[in-house]
Amino acid sequence: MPGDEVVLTLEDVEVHFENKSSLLDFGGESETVRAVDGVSLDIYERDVIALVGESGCGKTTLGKTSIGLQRPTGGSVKYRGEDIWDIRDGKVDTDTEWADIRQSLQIIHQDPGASLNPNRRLVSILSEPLRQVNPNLSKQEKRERIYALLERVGMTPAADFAERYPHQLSGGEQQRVALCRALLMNPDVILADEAISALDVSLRVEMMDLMLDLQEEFDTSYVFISHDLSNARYFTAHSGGRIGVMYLGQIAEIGPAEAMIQDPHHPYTNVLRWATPDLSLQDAGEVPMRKIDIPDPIDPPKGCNFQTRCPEAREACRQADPQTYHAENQRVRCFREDEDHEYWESPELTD
Ligand SMILES: Nc1ncnc2c1ncn2[C@@H]1O[C@H](COP(=O)(O)OP(=O)(O)OP(=O)(O)O)[C@@H](O)[C@H]1O
Repeated sequence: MPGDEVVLTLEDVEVHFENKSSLLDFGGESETVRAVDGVSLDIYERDVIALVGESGCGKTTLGKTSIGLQRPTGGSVKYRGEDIWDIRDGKVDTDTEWADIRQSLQIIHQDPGASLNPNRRLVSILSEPLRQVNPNLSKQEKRERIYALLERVGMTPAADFAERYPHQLSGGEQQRVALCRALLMNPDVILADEAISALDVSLRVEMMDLMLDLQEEFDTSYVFISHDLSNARYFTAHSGGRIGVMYLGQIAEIGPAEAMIQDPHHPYTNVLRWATPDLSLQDAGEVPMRKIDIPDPIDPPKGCNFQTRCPEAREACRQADPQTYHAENQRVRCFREDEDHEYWESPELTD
């Protein structure tokens, strides 16, 4: 269960990428990709946030921005109340060092093979974080801790695994090593970016269970990125976490797993639910959207960014961007949460 202390505070975060147009474009104008577009979010100690949404909706960019790997072009990201980028840029007088924040905010990727040094044995790969966090540990103490952790994640006999190179491991074992390496940093938050997507389906639940078991021992939070709502549901339901549904750079709806699955408020959450057969929830029928094509993040729709596809859209949705409303369990970016809104009097969009 999440604690009371907020570790990361995102306030109205924007990440807009300027892409230079091609050389053939003599105007030389640049295009702005609105990868993240006004996200506010608190991440608590021992929290779990699963970010879900279609490819390109901004999950990875938001995740990386949360842990200080991507500079926001607007808004702020704070670590325990202090602006990460002010500290990185040396703009503030504080005892908090960027190196310490960096250590507290870790990442594991979809492809652990690519992030583990192929020329080093596991004992050497895992000694590195220990050396950084506890420089006074003897070689023997480091080895003992590494063996204990390898055993803890089911890689036994640990003494044997410790001497292997990454290519001598299966994908699941590599991902467990990547998790161990992140945990040995004693992180406050681990960004797991599609960290289970490349594993066999049969190993995904095992890996999620392991991550959650170790969460308690290591007192860490997870930002878990997945394109699969049923994995996001499993991971958050077992940890008291929240699912955040992203659409074109914004969080359309966020809330506890079961509320999001059983009682989605945002029409786009309903679309994701419909598109996830594993939930065994969808009524047979048409996709609950007016159009299938995703708008271009270079030129997102005016007003609510989902209005071009939303089955509930009305004229009012073209006129203004909805604020985030507090529903009973969720936070929802949709006018339909406000029973007095002019939305209810405005004509339906049918095109
Ligand atoms: N460095 C970059 N420069 C320019 N555009 C970028 C950059 N990184 C991401 N984008 C664009 O920003 C948008 C969001 O990308 P992002 O990778 O965050 O989405 P995602 O939801 O994680 O997608 P996927 O599930 O495919 O990984 C996309 O349109 C992407 O093309």
